Amino acid sequence: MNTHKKFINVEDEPITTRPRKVLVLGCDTLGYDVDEALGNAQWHIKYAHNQQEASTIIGNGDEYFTSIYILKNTDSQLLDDLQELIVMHPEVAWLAVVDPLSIQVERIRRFVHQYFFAFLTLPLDPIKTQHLLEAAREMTLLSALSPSKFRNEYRNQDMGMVGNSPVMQRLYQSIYRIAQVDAPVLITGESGTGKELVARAIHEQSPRRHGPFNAINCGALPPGLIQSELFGHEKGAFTGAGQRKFGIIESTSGGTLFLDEIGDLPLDMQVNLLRFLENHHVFRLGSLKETKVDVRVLAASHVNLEEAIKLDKFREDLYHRLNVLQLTPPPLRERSEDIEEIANFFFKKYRTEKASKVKGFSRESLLLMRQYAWPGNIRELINRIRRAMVMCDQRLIRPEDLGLERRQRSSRSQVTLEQARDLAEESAIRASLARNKYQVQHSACELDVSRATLYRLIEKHGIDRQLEKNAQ
Ligand SMILES: Nc1ncnc2c1ncn2[C@@H]1O[C@H](COP(=O)(O)OP(=O)(O)OP(=O)(O)O)[C@@H](O)[C@H]1O
Repeated sequence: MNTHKKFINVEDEPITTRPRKVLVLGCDTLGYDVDEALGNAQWHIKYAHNQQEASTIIGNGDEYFTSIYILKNTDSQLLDDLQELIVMHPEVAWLAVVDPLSIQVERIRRFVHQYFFAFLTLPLDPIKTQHLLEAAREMTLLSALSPSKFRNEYRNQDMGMVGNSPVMQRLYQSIYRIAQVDAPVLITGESGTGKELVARAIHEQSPRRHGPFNAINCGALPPGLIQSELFGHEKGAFTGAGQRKFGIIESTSGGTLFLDEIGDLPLDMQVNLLRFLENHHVFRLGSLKETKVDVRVLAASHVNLEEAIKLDKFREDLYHRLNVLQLTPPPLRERSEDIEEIANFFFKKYRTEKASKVKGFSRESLLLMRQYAWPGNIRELINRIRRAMVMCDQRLIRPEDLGLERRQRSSRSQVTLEQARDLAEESAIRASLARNKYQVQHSACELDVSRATLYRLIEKHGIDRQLEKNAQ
């Protein structure tokens, strides 16, 4: 989702001349009331038939910053869906249109109070409707004046993640918004991209942060024990069940449960999990009564669950239930601008493990790290750095310490001009040093730079004169 699109460029046009657009969502049959109420006013009305359609229209950046929701049905699933839509689009001001009876219902009253800018009752009073719409529009225009404040809310430190590239900024923003609602989330993406970290960040940013966060790898559970691990058992439920045991779902009460590798959950357990997601009750094995548990479920999979559905390995109904909201941390190769920051972060983290004379990465290492495809993503990066810190016997970590051969440079068809200059510079210095028996003064003369500059460049490229001289 590109949030930048949604901010109005206020320098282009004065606020008052912005088009008046309103998005109407909810009960179709009452749409005509809105039409009538806004009949002669200069509002461009668009209708969305469901939450998804509304989200697409808003996401398109078409400036539907003012929306009306016609609240007729008290179905709780509908309110949950609407809550998500509202939370995911804080740039939109929502007006509720309610019939006088519904507004007497406690749940509806609380909901309207919490999530709407204002409410109107049916039948609509045209003057009041236009007045409130205008006020809502002005509020959204005011918040559009300070987009940077809005964007700065999402910081990597808050998320416990490293990386500030635009894709990560968008991920942080989605995490923050998703954290505010209680629906299940499906976290997909390649292995080692940080799916578990994303789950933790959702928990930490959510109102559940003071409750427990429990993670379980569905693929690592012995099949015979899964039922009891997830749902618990009563004393004597099976041979060896010496006493009552709470399952992980119950132990996570008030918090967030992260089900990693959900695709590995056996089909019979998928049925039980679906039941839990629908009614929030658990049945301990051997128990006759259900227990209500308040847990938010986040699930992750690195296998394609849609493919697993086709192969009858994953239930489609469970997939749709889990996939209310989806997040996909990007693979490392799609955010190579973050690599230096991540590498330095982990270098500092592991340097404290033992005193080391290694001071950092050579320029060439950093260059090759940016060019490498990282099939194992951040996990692979961490492992290579840890290995390099053990193997390195120089001040700076070289490509060979990381196991990144120089030939990878040629496997990439694209090299930036800056990278090409860097490589040419390094190669000229190495050649000159070799010609001059590693005498810096002579090489500096030959290359027409000062000795101080050459020392700086030697350091920058991680050239170890002593080692290279001995190798000659
Ligand atoms: N943005 C990030 N910043 C810092 N560390 C990260 C980031 N993303 C991932 N990591 C680290 O990378 C390692 C792998 O992350 P994680 O286990 O969350 O990946 P995953 O996608 O769940 O992998 P898998 O699919 O194999 O379970 C962890 O050590 C994690 O701390």
